[in-house]
Amino acid sequence: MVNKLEIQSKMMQAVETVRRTNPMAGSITNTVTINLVANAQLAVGGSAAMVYLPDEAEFLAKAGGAMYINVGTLLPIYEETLPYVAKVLHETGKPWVLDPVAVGIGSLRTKLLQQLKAYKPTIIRGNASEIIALAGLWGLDGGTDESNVRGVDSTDSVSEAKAAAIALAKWTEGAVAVSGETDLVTDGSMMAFCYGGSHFMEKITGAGCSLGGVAAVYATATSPFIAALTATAVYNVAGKRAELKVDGPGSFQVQFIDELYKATAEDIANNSLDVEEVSFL
Ligand SMILES: Nc1ncnc2c1ncn2[C@@H]1O[C@H](COP(=O)(O)OP(=O)(O)OP(=O)(O)O)[C@@H](O)[C@H]1O
Ligand SMILES: Cc1ncsc1CCO
Ligand SMILES: [Mg+2]
Repeated sequence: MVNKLEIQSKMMQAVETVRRTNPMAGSITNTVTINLVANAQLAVGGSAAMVYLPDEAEFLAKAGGAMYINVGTLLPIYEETLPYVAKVLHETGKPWVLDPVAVGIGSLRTKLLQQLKAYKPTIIRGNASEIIALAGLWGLDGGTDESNVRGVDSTDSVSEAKAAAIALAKWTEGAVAVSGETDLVTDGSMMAFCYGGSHFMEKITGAGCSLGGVAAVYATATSPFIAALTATAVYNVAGKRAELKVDGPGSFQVQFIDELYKATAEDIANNSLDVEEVSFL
């Protein structure tokens, strides 16, 4: 049985714990949106640190409460860093978030994402095309080998990624968040649909990347499902509010950070949300 009130109460607790404790979630993330990721993490009450090197990543994995790994702009050193730190995270039971940006392009990206399967990311956050393609790469239900990934933007709808999201969540025993106009978050047994946001979020780069970074901040304080849901909800609240105050994507990004900062635990938990049980056919 889904208990929405209990879910909302856990979301509020997560928001408040993060604001009170300023937890650190280190990141290995792409060079395009690295600044937005850090600023979004700070705006919700977390602490950010970005690294590239294996020993520094290991340090952050151990020192922080969670970690964010985004494969957007791969560098040669990542061939060493990513599997190394993912193993540390897995073995120490630290939550970590994977954003499989542009999965399917290039041989290093494919090899690394294949290796990461064994280290079971606590939260997988991607757009619909990336979630479908990652399930395909990992040989799970709902995935496809004929990937529609053509770059970093989605060409599939969120509802088309439902089966892939459930299969990935069951594999990791964590949560999967699929972003789009309506967001979907699942832990394999519950499925949440989260509404709000703004069309401007498709016109700035890094709304998804920074959402992953914020999910890592919340993962320091709560379960993978609640962390993914809380991050998704604060993005929907802040996006909706920022859109009302601006008339273009540049000012939207600035206003969006302000609205992330201003959203209260109640605002976030009361954002439009439907939760249902995953039905087993
Ligand atoms: N059309 C839309 N309407 C409302 N919200 C949206 C829309 N498109 C995306 N969003 C919101 O933007 C955020 C990021 O989702 P998106 O699917 O754009 O990620 P992404 O494609 O991985 O982005 P990036 O790779 O640029 O970081 C989510 O919070 C999502 O709810
Ligand atoms: C535009 C872009 N290119 C590689 S990563 C990235 C950020 C959005 O995913
Ligand atoms: Mg993305």
